[in-house]
Amino acid sequence: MAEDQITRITITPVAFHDLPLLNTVGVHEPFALRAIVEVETADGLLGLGETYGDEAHLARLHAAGDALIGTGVFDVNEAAARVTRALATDTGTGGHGMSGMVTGSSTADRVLSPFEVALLDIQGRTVGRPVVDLLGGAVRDRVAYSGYLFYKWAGHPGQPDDDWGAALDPDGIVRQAHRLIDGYGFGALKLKGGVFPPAEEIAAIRALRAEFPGLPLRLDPNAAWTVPTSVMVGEALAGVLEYLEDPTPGIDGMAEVARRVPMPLATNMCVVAFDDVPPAVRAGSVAVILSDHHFWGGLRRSQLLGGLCRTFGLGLSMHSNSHLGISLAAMTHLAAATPNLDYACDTHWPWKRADEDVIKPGVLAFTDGAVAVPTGPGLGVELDRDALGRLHEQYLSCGLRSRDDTGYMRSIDPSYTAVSPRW
Ligand SMILES: O=C([O-])[C@@H](O)[C@@H](O)[C@H](O)[C@@H](O)C(=O)[O-]
Ligand SMILES: [Mg+2]
Repeated sequence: MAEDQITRITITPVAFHDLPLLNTVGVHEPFALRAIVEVETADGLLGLGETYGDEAHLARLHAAGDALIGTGVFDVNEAAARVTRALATDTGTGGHGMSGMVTGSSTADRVLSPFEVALLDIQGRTVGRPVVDLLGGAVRDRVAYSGYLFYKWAGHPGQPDDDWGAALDPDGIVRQAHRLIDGYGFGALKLKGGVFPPAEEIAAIRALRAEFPGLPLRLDPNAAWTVPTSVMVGEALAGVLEYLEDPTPGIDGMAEVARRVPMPLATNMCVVAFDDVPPAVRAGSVAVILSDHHFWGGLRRSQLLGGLCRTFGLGLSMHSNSHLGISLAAMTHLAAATPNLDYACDTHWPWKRADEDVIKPGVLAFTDGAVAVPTGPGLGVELDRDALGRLHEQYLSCGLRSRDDTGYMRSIDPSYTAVSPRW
């Protein structure tokens, strides 16, 4: 067996504490799930990847992982072909890990992603260069992230309040923004909307504008509004938002809103796979696509998306879900190597506990809202095996096996229904 062939793949589901963050399909459960992928080679190198931890996704990761044994770590095309073959009879339903938000993404790309990241990690370790160099080199040495604001309850029902407290009105959101900016130095803010009637969310954005003049602001209701409601909100926030993200469902609905509101529309919902790009471009649905290497097939395929955005004159931003440090490292390398990344990237990072991660501390840190690109070989982060073990034990004991924001909300309010559009 050649030295750079894959000899072993280990997939470890983990759970880390999450807060009761509200969105249009419900509320985050007490734990977020992730899967940590370790790829080992014949010559003893180890590469890391991180992805969703839902049960159906885990089963697909195992099927793909079995098929990847024997692949050379520089042969990502072969790895992609094997993953596609391993999933050929998969119906693709369930297990996307985003709780009803992103359903049309490619199953093969979602499954390939953590393996591709792990292969790039090993490639970098082999040649002694950071992943950003394999992606074409750094066009920036620090990657700016935005402060991701969420309406939230004071604590999970039946548990003591958390130290963030409630954020259920404009004052609460402004308080939360201060804490995020004081702690991380973020220079842009995004509010997760679709939780309260639009007038309340307009008021929250206006309160943020009054408190932080000049700071770029975004609002993302995850397609909670009809076309007329989206147009009303767009007009009300003219000159206030940097972009409005996924106000309404679908390529056609977004196109209609885009024609009638003054600000750019962005999406991580109606363009989530390469097949979505041509119809969205033809319809003029969006001005900005939020890439996400977790469902676009890894770092190189995300760069391909960046190229398409440049070709079609679209802006490029970056989407996130609840994640740990391997993902943050991968996002940072990708963003650093993407010249036309026009906006601060999303991250859920502040919402996890500082002491819960699977990587050794010290490499990833926020200064002035940005993360310095790791300079060590590969992703530049090291697995903390004890921490991985602890978060795996937590996965085993927490009882959650799939993300279900709606189910959790219903367990608290049985009358709750997730409908899109809601207003
Ligand atoms: O974490 C959340 O509740 C978000 O709503 C997430 O699930 C979305 O995928 C995401 O952040 C978005 O921008 O749509
Ligand atoms: Mg979004």
